[in-house]
Amino acid sequence: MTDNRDDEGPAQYASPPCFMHELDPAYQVPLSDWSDVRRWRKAERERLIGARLAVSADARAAMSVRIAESLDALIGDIAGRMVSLYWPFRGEPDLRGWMASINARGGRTALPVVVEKGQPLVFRAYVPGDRLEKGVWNIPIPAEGEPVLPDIVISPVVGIDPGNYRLGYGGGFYDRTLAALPFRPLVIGVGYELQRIPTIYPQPHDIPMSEVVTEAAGA
Ligand SMILES: Nc1nc2c(c(=O)[nH]1)N(C=O)[C@@H](CNc1ccc(C(=O)N[C@@H](CCC(=O)O)C(=O)O)cc1)CN2
Ligand SMILES: Nc1ncnc2c1ncn2[C@@H]1O[C@H](COP(=O)(O)OP(=O)(O)OP(=O)(O)O)[C@@H](O)[C@H]1O
Repeated sequence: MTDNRDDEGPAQYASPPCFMHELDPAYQVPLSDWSDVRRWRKAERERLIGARLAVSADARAAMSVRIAESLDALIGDIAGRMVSLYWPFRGEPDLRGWMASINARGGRTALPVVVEKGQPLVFRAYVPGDRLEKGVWNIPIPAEGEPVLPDIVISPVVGIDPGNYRLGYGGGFYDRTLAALPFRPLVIGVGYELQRIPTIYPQPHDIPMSEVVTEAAGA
């Protein structure tokens, strides 16, 4: 360009620099490219799983009890409901005691099974004490439970944002599963307050959860 006088006076930019982070420290530059988002999600997963595992097992157990109480307050009468839970790993809230109490109150429970990477999960009926076997990534799965469709899905989060968007382990399983179910169940994300983040940079495939429950009061 002929009128571009780089050698005269202060440089001119096409747009001013953004100082939003000085007004709001939580503000992050939007990531628009999926490969940037994927890289960011990978690093954020590692950070959040590390932060969760840094909390003592006793503190996590106490938070799990609070989460179970809030789930009961949110759901109400559980009799006749089919609830999918999960076998906890990497410091996820341990809701196995609550799973037993659902069955004691006339509800039914199931666990997710990875049939194949890149495919939706299936849910198999499971009652505490039923036989388990090792599934993909060595996650325990029911050895012989019948396939079921849950009307309540309890989904453990790695990260959670204010739009109820969930960051998981990166397999895309819950999003694929919810997209494939014949009806939309009540989806409740569970995690700890430390897993709240300003955004997960939601993408078209990300499906927000109906509710989020943590150890904080007032679910
Ligand atoms: N307790 C529990 N069980 C669950 C889930 C969960 O979030 N929690 N799932 C919820 O979906 C499914 C399993 N999802 C998983 C997805 C990825 C990895 C995993 O280890 N992935 C690799 C890298 C993945 C990739 O990028 O391809 C890794 O981290 O090394 C593990 C479990 C079903 N069972
Ligand atoms: N409904 C879908 N159909 C096809 N691909 C999908 C669908 N949902 C997610 N994916 C793909 O799955 C991959 C992982 O997605 P994402 O980063 O959202 O995983 P995640 O929610 O953290 O993992 P998970 O649910 O297993 O805990 C992405 O490549 C995404 O495109």
